[in-house]
Amino acid sequence: MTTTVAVMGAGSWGTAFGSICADTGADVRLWARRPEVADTINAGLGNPEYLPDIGLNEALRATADPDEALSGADIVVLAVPSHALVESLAAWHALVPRDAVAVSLVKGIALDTGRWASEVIRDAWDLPDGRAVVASGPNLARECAQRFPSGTVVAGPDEAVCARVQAICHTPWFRVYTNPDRTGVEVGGAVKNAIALAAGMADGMGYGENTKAMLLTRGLAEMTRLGLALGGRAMTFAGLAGMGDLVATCTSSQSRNRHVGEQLGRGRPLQVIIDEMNMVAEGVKSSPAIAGIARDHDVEMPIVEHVVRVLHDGLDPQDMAVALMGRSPKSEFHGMEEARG
Ligand SMILES: NC(=O)C1=CN([C@@H]2O[C@H](COP(=O)(O)OP(=O)(O)OC[C@H]3O[C@@H](n4cnc5c(N)ncnc54)[C@H](O)[C@@H]3O)[C@@H](O)[C@H]2O)C=CC1
Ligand SMILES: O=C(CO)COP(=O)(O)O
Repeated sequence: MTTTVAVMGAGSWGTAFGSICADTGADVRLWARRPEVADTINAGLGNPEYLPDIGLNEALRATADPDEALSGADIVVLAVPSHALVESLAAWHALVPRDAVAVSLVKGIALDTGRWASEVIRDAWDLPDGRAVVASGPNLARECAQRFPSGTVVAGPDEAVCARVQAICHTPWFRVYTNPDRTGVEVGGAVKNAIALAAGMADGMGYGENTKAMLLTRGLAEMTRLGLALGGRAMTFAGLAGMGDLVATCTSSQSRNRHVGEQLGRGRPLQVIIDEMNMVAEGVKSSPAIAGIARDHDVEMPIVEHVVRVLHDGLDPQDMAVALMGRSPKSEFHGMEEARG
């Protein structure tokens, strides 16, 4: 039987993910906030604002009517930015079919709640825990839409539900792995954005590959410490949603977070950089929330803390580099064993 999938959000990743699901033969309805975006997709012209010059699966149907998108959906995919999650969930609650599975593509924390997207979705829609799933990995939207070989992780506590979600997005060019560690996968997706901001700053200041590699690896240590403290599994952070996404995001010219960091590293003001973009850089708003959760759990995250100070307290990225390099010498596994405990 054909699975009906509602993808709520027609930005770059929602559109690309919807097209991937259509590639598996699922019946996909993509909800776009603006009717003209839906009309353009339905006319076979793709989504030029977010994915210029990319042909989408022609079976993908778009609509600006949330009721039309959600009606009869077996699986509902959330692809709005984290700052719009809470209000969107409330607006759509009454339209969501009772047995639907929810899949979060959100790589951030639902703002004003300080909570991970999957928990917010589960509670807002009164779902059993197992029916709130996340999908996360090194998935730069444009490359996925181009059908370049890529992989992701579908994570949730109910293996059968994860397998159902895997079945609607696993294709010959998009490999989907399941993982029971939803917390770890969600921590990975959010923390890598903060680290990508730092990696971008290093690029903007003209530093080299050693600096990038150190930031990425010590960023992985911060991600792992936080993830372990919250009950995640160490192996998740060595996987696609951890190290994999760090590599893609910290090194790609397509990453919005790395881009914002690079511009900051060149000395440009944050608001000017954001005003030039038509897409979200999730790390800008979620880094302070991540730092707050880390403090609440006594987890040290010096890179994330300094990123927050550059973003929101006017710290100069050059001074961030000096401060991070000037920290006292440590063991490489500092804080890991405590976090596990
Ligand atoms: N673009 C990428 O390569 C990837 C993005 N993600 C994550 O997916 C999520 C969505 O990101 P993108 O699709 O990239 O975002 P985007 O910036 O490309 O598009 C956001 C979409 O949400 C809509 N939107 C914005 N504000 C809204 C509001 N207040 N209410 C309802 N809709 C609103 C926009 O109209 C647009 O359709 C983010 O959490 C991001 O971190 C995850 C993997 C890859
Ligand atoms: O999540 C992503 C790649 O996996 C996209 O990263 P950006 O949001 O920084 O563009």
